[in-house]
Amino acid sequence: MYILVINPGSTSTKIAVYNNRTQLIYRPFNHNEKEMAAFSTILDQKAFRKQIILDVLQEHGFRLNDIDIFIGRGGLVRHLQSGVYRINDDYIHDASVGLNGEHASNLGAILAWELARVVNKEEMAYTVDPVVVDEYDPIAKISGIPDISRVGAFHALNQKAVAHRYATETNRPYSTLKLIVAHLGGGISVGAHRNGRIVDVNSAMGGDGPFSPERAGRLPSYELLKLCFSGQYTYAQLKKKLIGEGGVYGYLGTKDIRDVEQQIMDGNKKARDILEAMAYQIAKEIASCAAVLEGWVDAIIITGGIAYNRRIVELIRQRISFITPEIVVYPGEDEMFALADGVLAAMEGQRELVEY
Ligand SMILES: Nc1ncnc2c1ncn2[C@@H]1O[C@H](COP(=O)(O)OP(=O)(O)OP(=O)(O)O)[C@@H](O)[C@H]1O
Ligand SMILES: CCCC(=O)O
Repeated sequence: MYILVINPGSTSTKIAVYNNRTQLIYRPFNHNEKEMAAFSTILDQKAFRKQIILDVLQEHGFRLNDIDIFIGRGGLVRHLQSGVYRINDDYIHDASVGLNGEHASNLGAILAWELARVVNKEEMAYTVDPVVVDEYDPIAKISGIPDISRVGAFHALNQKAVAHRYATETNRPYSTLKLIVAHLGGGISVGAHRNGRIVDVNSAMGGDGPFSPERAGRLPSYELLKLCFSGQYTYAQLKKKLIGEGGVYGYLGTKDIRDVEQQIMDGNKKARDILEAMAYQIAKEIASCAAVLEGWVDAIIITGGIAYNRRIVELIRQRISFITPEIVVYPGEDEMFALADGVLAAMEGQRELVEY
C-alpha cells in the first residue's frame, strides 16, 4: 500500500511516501521568511504547499491515483483524545477556520484530504494525534482564572511516538510506564505520561512552559498585561513576541541553536547566558512533571532537534538526574513514520480508528 505523508511546519513542508512501513521518499523543504511573507494567513499557503507535493510525486514517477492512503499532520482543531482520525467535513471546517488558532499544522490534513478527493479517495484521508490531544487530568486544566483553561497545543505525535519507542526498547507496555518527555524543537513541550496518558503538559504555543528558539515561555502575567495596554505594540506585534520572534530569537536574533552554539564558541557571553537560561527553564519544567507523577518516574526522554546539542542536554541532565538516572536522548523526531505507522496500526486493528 502506498502512503503519502504531509507534515507542514511554520518554516518547512516535509513530504514522504511509504510502501507500508518502508520509506520510499523523504523530502523536507525549508521555506525562508521572505517566501512566507507573501501569504497573510496559513490557509493562503495551501496552493503553494500543494504544488510542492504534486511536484515531488511527479519527480518520483508517482501519479496521485497510485496513492492508497493520504495522511496529514493534525492541527489546531477541537481538543480530542489521542488516536487515528479519518478526515471528514467537520474536521476540514475546524482546521480551515483554525478553531484553536492558526498554525501550519492546520494545513496537513486539509492537503491530505484535498489531494485524496482529486482521485475520489477522501475516505482514505487520515490524521494521527493532532497537536490538540487532550488527556489532561482535570486538576491540570485549572489555571487560576475561570476564563482560561491550561489545555493548549503541543507535540502530541512525537511525544507519543518516542514514549512508545522507549516502551518497545525496554520491553514494557507504555500503559504501565511513568515518563517525562521533553520535546525540544522550534517550540518546546514537556509532558508527564502516566500509564499511557499525557496527564499534564505545557502548551508549546508561546506563553507557557520554557521559552524556546522562537517562542516566549511562561511570563509574569501582570507585566505582560501592562505591556498589552502600554500603547507601544499592536496585537499582531505582541503575538509575534510570544510566537515567532520570542524566546532565543528575541534575545539573539536567531532561531538556530547551531548558530547560538557557534556564537558561544566565538566567546559571546550573552549567547551562553540565553542558552543556559533555556536549559534552566526546561529542567524546571521537567522537575514540575516529576511532582505531577509524585516522584515515580521510570525515565526522562529528551527529544526534538535541540536534543542534538550536547551542551543543552548536559545542562539539563545536571539539574534533573536526582529524579532518575534513566535519562534517554532521542535527538530529532520521526513524525513522518509515526503518522504512517499510526494509520497502518489502525488498519491492522491494533489501534482504534476514531471518528472526528
Ligand atoms: N544538529 C543540531 N544541533 C543543534 N540544534 C539543532 C540541530 N538540528 C536542529 N537543531 C535545532 O532544533 C530546532 C528545531 O527543532 P525541530 O526540527 O525538532 O523543530 P521544528 O519541527 O522546526 O519545530 P517544532 O518541533 O516545534 O514543530 C532549531 O532551533 C534548530 O536550530
Ligand atoms: C503546536 C505545537 C507544535 C509546534 O510547536 O510546532
